[in-house]
Amino acid sequence: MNTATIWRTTLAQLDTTPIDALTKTWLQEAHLVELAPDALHDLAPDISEQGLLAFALQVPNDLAGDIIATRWQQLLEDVLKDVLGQPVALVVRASSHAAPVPETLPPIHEREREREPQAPRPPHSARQSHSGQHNNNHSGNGYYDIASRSPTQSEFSYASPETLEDWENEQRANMLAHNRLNARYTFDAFIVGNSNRLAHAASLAVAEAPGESYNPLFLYGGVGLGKTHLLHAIGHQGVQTGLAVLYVSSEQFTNEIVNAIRYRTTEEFRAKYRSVDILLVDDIQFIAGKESTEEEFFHTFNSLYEMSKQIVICSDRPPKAILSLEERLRSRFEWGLIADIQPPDLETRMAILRVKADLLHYHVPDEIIAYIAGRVQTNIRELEGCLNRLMAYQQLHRVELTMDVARSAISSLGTDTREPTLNSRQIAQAVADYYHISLEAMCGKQRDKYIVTPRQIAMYLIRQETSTSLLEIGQLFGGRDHSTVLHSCEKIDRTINVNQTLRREILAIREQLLRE
Ligand SMILES: Nc1ncnc2c1ncn2[C@@H]1O[C@H](COP(=O)(O)OP(=O)(O)OP(=O)(O)O)[C@@H](O)[C@H]1O
Repeated sequence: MNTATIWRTTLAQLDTTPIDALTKTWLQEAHLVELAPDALHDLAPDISEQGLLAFALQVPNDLAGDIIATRWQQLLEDVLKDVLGQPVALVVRASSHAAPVPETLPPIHEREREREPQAPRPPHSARQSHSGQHNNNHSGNGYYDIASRSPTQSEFSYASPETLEDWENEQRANMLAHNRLNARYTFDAFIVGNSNRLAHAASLAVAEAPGESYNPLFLYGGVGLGKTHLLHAIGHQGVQTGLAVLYVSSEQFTNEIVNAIRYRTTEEFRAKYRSVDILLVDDIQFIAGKESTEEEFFHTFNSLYEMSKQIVICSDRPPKAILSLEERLRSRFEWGLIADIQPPDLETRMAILRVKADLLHYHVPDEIIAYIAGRVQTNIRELEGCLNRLMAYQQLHRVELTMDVARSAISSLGTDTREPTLNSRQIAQAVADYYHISLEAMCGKQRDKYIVTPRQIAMYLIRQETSTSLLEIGQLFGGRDHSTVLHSCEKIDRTINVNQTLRREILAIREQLLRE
């Protein structure tokens, strides 16, 4: 292995360790150079070189040198030791202090044989072509550059901070810049419907007053329903107001803590997570049962909470249903607000498709939008996928976008969407079953409240989930006229915004229908 490969492997290992972004940039720009044993002694007389492979790490500037040497040297030596399988001594040097270096030496394992009291000399021409003046590979400081030439200070293109304070400011700026937020997931691009109204309103409230309204905010819902989208939207708003925002999946959090424990960098890990203003954690259900991760998350949570920093958590299920989660975490997740996201109704699905098509500058007729929305009922990611496939199909076949084209595009591309299975009668039956009344009574003339409310709910759901006309719905329910049906639908629509029990009952019926 040559030093460039060693360093690349080391960087890959460091990928999930909690090193601040600026230091990572410095490390990416750094060059690893192998040292002759006597050179190590000259540079670091206090290091005993016996049995150690010695390296110098050339970093871009003095500040990088100071910070890497004081905070990360041990970690780098540990990782290098893992990579090479033997102990390593490392000297960190600013490249401005490093003498120019020769160009190639055989890889380490081959060189073990060759290593004589004097280090091997690179070809004369190579030495000259590099510096034009240094013709001795064993330069004053004893550096060998095995794989690549060393960059000069002027080749580092970014502006380096000059003081520790600058560095800290840059760290914060970098956290803002590297917070892993997807630019597309904003509040503006989020379509609100009954299924996600509460989650959206809570997210907006949190984004407007982080740490003040609901802390933590816990969002849960099925696959592809917009949890991550809302998390990022909160993050974007935080960034716009100059807050330090960090988005992390629980998998990344777990990897980071595992590495922090392994490389003894838990202090840095904690410092990173405890310096944010808004922490956004996706898919928290995956930390359940992972003891050290739960432990560390518990402490992170407590310290952010005590400092009134905002925590937003997403999961595919409510805290109570995350079975192996520690009780103390579960109870903390329940301190703030828990908001669910349900599968969107037909109207919301159509609105989402319309917005996505407009964003793509893709003109799709309403009937095709309705067709796709009728086929994909539970997952917005799939809904978007269908639109993309339709566009690709149409462009590939160079045909006009008609209903027939849409049908063949969606079926020929083998989507896992299903035929629209929900029909009015099925929905009416599901509502009657839920309220334990007979379908005949619900569709008849009876005016008792325990029949009237389910009847109105059934009308509302049929209107939401199918394209049945008001007239047809009226006929199904004992020949009522279209204004009665419209009035019933509007009444339910208004009530679910203020009556959580009714809202949950309707969501439960929808869920049941979509499962069938
Ligand atoms: N209400 C909405 N308006 C517009 N786009 C939406 C909405 N809900 C979801 N989406 C889009 O659907 C896709 C999937 O959403 P997202 O990744 O947020 O889902 P999720 O609930 O986090 O899913 P998972 O559980 O798989 O992580 C994204 O492209 C997102 O922009």
